[in-house]
Amino acid sequence: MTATEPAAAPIWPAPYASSPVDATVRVPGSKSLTNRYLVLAAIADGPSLLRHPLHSRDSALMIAALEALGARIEAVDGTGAFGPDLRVTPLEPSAQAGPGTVDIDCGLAGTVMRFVPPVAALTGRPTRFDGDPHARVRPMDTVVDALRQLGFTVNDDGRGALPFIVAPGDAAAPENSTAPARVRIDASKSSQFVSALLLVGCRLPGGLVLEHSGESVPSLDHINMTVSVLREVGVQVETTGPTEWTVSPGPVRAFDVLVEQDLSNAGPFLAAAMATGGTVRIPDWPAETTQVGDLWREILPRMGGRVDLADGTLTVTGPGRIDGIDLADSSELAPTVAAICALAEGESRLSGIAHLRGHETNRLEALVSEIKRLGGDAEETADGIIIRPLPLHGGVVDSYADHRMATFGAVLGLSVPGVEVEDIGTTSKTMPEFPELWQRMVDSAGAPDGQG
Ligand SMILES: O=C(O)C1=C[C@@H](OP(=O)(O)O)[C@@H](O)[C@H](O)C1
Ligand SMILES: C=C(OP(=O)(O)O)C(=O)O
Repeated sequence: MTATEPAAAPIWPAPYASSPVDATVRVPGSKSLTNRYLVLAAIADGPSLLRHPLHSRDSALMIAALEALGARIEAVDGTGAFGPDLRVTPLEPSAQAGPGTVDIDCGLAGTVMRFVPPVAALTGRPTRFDGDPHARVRPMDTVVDALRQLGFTVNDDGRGALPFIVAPGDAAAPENSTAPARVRIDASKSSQFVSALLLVGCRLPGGLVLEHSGESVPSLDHINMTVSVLREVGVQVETTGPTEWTVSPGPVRAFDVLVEQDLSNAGPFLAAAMATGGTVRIPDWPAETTQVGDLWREILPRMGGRVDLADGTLTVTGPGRIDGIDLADSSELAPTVAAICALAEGESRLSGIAHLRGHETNRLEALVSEIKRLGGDAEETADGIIIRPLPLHGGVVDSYADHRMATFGAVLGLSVPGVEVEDIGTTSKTMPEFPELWQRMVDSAGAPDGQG
């Protein structure tokens, strides 16, 4: 399989909902779970199977990267609605790795650019990493620093950013060492720095003690997801301090797993219920999950929505009038929350998300600009944004190559006539089916069975 470039898309007229939406929507598999399972399968002790994985640009880039390092990943028939299952044969140990430098395209995928360099380091083959223009400005210095602390060589241009080459170093493989490697990092710009090292920790000869020092780590839910997934595949990992994790050396057990749907990507559809005063049902909502998107069940009632989880289906019904919210650390949900806030009748404050400046784009700046472009009132703060009520009008929302800015525009377009989105194709990063699913949801308003 090869990673695909996102298709250039013309300006997309966001569908306007002339009546409240009433739809049942299923969304594709979780990006965060799919790409963690792919990495772990690639370093496991035998072939693994991912059922209902995500098929999108980010997962295609992850597959291509792991294949370049020697894993074999095949599509096999499955029962998922969004593409085949994946069988992963792990990559070869370093002794059998081929010659030459491996080239890896990270696209704009944080999980690829942060999770794969430590895997490449383990293979012992020089590996060159690069990505999209927007990827070259995303924070990577902590990955570079950590690999150097582990004794690997990283050749970069001194900015601690893409592009760079990871290569074996003098002290890279103390084969007989039983002491854990100790690494101290500053993960205040992304939780992915922590996850990246925890994912490979058990394959280091003596395991790993990882300590974060610096301001608080963002997106803690994603670190908890990493810990939970590691335990699922037999890796012993403990939280040994407020910001310290210890991973014992040992194998990653080959596994067979059903990937949950992406609850963050369910967000724009739930937001559609809020924006139109309609109803959206998401079947197969997990009873227990480590996905941050489960927070929709807390966030939406605080904004006036009615949320009900019964028989595995999450149902959200929007209010006539949306309340503003004061919300700390909404992580990757923030752009969708911001869209709902821009339609609210009260002021909202989103805080604890300074690190969104290093996401696919500077999301704080982008959200403020795009809300203002549509006539709204928003202001950037040191660690978030304030959004004040003001009627919106139509206009072209810039997506900044950011899938969540594109879906932000789509949510506003449901209740604001004349909204268009530049490059809706950027949603292929995590949900290539977005435009089709969205149109179907809007068209199903008033349909007898509400099947979006
Ligand atoms: O590990 C992961 O799968 C992710 C971690 C988070 O990154 P940050 O900690 O950089 O926010 C999140 O925003 C991103 O979408 C996915
Ligand atoms: C921040 C995000 O992605 P990435 O995995 O590229 O960091 C996101 O999907 O909101």
